[in-house]
Amino acid sequence: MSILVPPPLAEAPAKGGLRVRGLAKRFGERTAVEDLTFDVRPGEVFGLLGPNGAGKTTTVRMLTGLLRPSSGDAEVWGHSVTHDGESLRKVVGLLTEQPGLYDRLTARENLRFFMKLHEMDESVAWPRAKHYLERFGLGGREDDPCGGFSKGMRQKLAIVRTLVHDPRVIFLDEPTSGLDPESARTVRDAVAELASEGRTIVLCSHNLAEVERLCERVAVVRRRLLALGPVREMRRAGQSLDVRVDGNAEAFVPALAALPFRPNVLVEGGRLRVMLADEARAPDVVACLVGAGARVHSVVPAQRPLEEVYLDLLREEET
Ligand SMILES: Nc1ncnc2c1ncn2[C@@H]1O[C@H](COP(=O)(O)OP(=O)(O)OP(=O)(O)O)[C@@H](O)[C@H]1O
Repeated sequence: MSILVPPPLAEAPAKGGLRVRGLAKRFGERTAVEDLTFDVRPGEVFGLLGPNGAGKTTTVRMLTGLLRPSSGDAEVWGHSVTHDGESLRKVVGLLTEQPGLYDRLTARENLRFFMKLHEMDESVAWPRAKHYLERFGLGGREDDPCGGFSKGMRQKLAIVRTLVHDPRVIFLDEPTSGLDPESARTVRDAVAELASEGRTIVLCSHNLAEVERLCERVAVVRRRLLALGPVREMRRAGQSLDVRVDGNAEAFVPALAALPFRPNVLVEGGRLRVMLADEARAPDVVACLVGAGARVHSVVPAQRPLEEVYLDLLREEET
């Protein structure tokens, strides 16, 4: 599958967004991340995908100034991760997998503590916090201790904390983990809204349906970059046809499987799903079905789910 698109080095953003060049991290003998190069625009929601241990957290830690790269560099909203640690922290927001809140403190105290730590002007930061508390359904719970919050409430408070300093680039690690469907929707809407305000969002998630909904482009990493490109193009690679026929769809599988180009055929919900390496074969599929006596109601080219593309990519890399 040739979906590895070389990053557009010449068109790298001058200031906003991300500009990552040859980023690498070694822990002793172990190389966690190797030669990462990509750009992300302001206003873009970008997915950083990869299996467990692929190096996503390490990458995010480097891009937020928490970990020094072994080699390479990156500019985050114009701030170098190797030289501008102090100013970098002011423009990035990071939601880690663990909310890391103080249970004995109230929501307000947790947020205030964070504001102090980052030397924020509370008269500016608190109204912003209040806005996001309301936005995420935590209005009125400011003075409750976090120890009594549900998992979802803690996650939402952690998201509020990520946003109080008005970051330009926001890194979100599994932001909807543990949230009920309604809360997950609120968070997804907020992510889209934050991007529409011109911020850059980097989303790390194993929830590929969510990535598909939110991200324009994704990078798939396993230590190094395996693929980089628009989700839409990735899903188009290796098309399939969704065919609806009268009667028992299963009965037509042998005829299709005997075609000279031997397509893989599945029956899903009474429909035929015919995988094609080449979309120019679609008329042959229809002719074969008609020849086998099928009454064909509809033939729709279907995009593959991102999950399928992603799993193929990892399998391909293993072989
Ligand atoms: N501080 C560290 N010291 C030594 N090795 C580390 C350290 N941090 C990460 N690693 C190693 O680097 C590799 C990448 O880990 P990382 O946490 O970045 O993966 P990940 O893609 O975020 O995984 P997951 O999806 O499970 O969160 C792993 O092999 C891990 O053991």
